Amino acid sequence: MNTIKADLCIIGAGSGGLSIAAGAAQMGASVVLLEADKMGGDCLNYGCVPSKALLAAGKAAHAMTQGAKFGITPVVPEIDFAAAKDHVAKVIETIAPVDSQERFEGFGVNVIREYGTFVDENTVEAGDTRITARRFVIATGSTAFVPPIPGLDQTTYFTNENIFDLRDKPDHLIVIGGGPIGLEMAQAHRRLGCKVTVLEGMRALGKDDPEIAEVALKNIRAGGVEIVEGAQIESVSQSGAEITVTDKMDRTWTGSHLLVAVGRRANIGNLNLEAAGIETTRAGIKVDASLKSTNRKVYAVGDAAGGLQFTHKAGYDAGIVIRSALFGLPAKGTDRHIPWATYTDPEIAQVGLTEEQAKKEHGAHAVEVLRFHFNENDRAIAEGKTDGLVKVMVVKGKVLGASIVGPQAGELIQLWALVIANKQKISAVANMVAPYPTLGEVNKRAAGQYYIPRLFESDRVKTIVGLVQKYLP
Ligand SMILES: Cc1cc2nc3c(=O)[nH]c(=O)nc-3n(C[C@H](O)[C@H](O)[C@H](O)COP(=O)(O)OP(=O)(O)OC[C@H]3O[C@@H](n4cnc5c(N)ncnc54)[C@H](O)[C@@H]3O)c2cc1C
Ligand SMILES: NC(=O)c1ccc[n+]([C@@H]2O[C@H](COP(=O)([O-])OP(=O)(O)OC[C@H]3O[C@@H](n4cnc5c(N)ncnc54)[C@H](O)[C@@H]3O)[C@@H](O)[C@H]2O)c1
Repeated sequence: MNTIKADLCIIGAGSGGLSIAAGAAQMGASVVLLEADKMGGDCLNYGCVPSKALLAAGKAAHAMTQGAKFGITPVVPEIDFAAAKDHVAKVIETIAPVDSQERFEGFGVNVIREYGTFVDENTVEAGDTRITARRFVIATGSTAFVPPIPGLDQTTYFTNENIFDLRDKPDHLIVIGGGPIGLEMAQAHRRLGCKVTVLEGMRALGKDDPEIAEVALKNIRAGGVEIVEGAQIESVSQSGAEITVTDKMDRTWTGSHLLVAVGRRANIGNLNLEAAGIETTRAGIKVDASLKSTNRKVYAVGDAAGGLQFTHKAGYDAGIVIRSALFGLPAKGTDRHIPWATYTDPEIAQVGLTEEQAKKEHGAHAVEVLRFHFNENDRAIAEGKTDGLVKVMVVKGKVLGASIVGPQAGELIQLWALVIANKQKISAVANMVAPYPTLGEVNKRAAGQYYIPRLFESDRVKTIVGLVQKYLP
């Protein structure tokens, strides 16, 4: 057995682990990085990157059907499903060098391609190597949750880990779960020529503001995806090439392929956490605001820490750990300014509190909800993409949250992420000048709604203006 001593040992080379490893090694710490599977983790290999690449292929196919309103004859695209998957593989291949073992070794990181397990409070074992370190980071991510639905174990099904490898176009893809994975995959497959049915036990896009989600769902349905809400799936069976799914009301759906997308579970089961005195919650490793576990030398980040499950959240966590573990400085994180986006067409994006959360926290009367619709935005009209709206939740001029559905919502939310991260007021956005004609004007116009009743519907303002005009030379 080899033994290594390091300043920092990171378990998992995904979004969180890689960010910490790159930062720590380049700032002079000795770093060991353990990875049991592919460098880059879920995001690069089975998550964000392939899903966005497949959505892009679907978008290209869809664009060919949308020319009529521009005077261009629409065509039914001929789709080579396997070639679309080649595109997905190519995108991964192009990005992979950034996350590669070679690049990290170039930073001076000792990369070990083995599964890490705790032996005691200060030691992790990986293959035939024992690592003792000043600090450890659990960055082991999450895996698709496969629920114990009767019959599922005797049925061929896909998760995000193998759906991107499928090269034969499904005739009819059934998706269990109407969250971001389910709906991104549903729209991409529909646009690539598959029949698609999404079966959601509760409300589709249930983590998003219902008014916002509804706009996206209407458009996804209009594109031919069948979305059934309130369909809690209770059994699955397969007969030859036919897969039948049954819900609690005994309704059945039959398709050719099945994707299970009902949420994710933190990868913490085989880390031997008890040996290191690390406690867990239902969601993942139990951490405080500085991401320290119950073993104060061990941090947990990203999906393994059980909070928001996004790549940029794992990256944000990395910054907290670097500050705390490398510089010994106090560092605390918060989710309040972490945005997220779902890359359906139209996109959905959120930062801070939703309308419901804001009203619950601050009282319904205290919260002003500013709205602006894309059908009043000149650029959106020119592009023929007018479905969508911005909602901004404000209390006494303070921006608490923003929700957007519409074209490029993931880009547009960034202004509100900046405002909330820097605790700026709505006036900061109202004062900004946006170039005309841009989609970004929706944000400024939403901010402007704050001043409409105060300026245009106020008797006091009218009186003042009247007086000034009377005496103004
Ligand atoms: C289909 C899909 C689409 C997504 N799209 C987006 C998106 O568009 N935007 C976004 O922000 N997020 C998206 N996500 C979420 C995002 O992928 C995750 O939040 C992110 O990857 C979490 O990063 P992480 O570092 O916590 O874990 P990961 O990136 O999963 O990395 C964990 C790594 O640890 C390794 N590992 C696990 N256990 C051990 C062990 N004991 N020893 C050694 N190695 C181990 C794993 O092999 C893995 O490589 C998507 C997820 C999915 C599934
Ligand atoms: N664009 C992005 O940033 C992006 C994209 C994909 C995934 N992700 C991340 O991955 C996480 C997981 O995504 P997800 O969509 O798998 O999970 P999710 O928890 O968001 O959605 C799963 C859905 O499945 C439903 N469900 C559960 N059991 C069911 C059953 N038996 N029958 C029918 N429906 C059932 C739930 O009600 C829920 O709506 C997301 O929360 C997000 O953090 C992010």
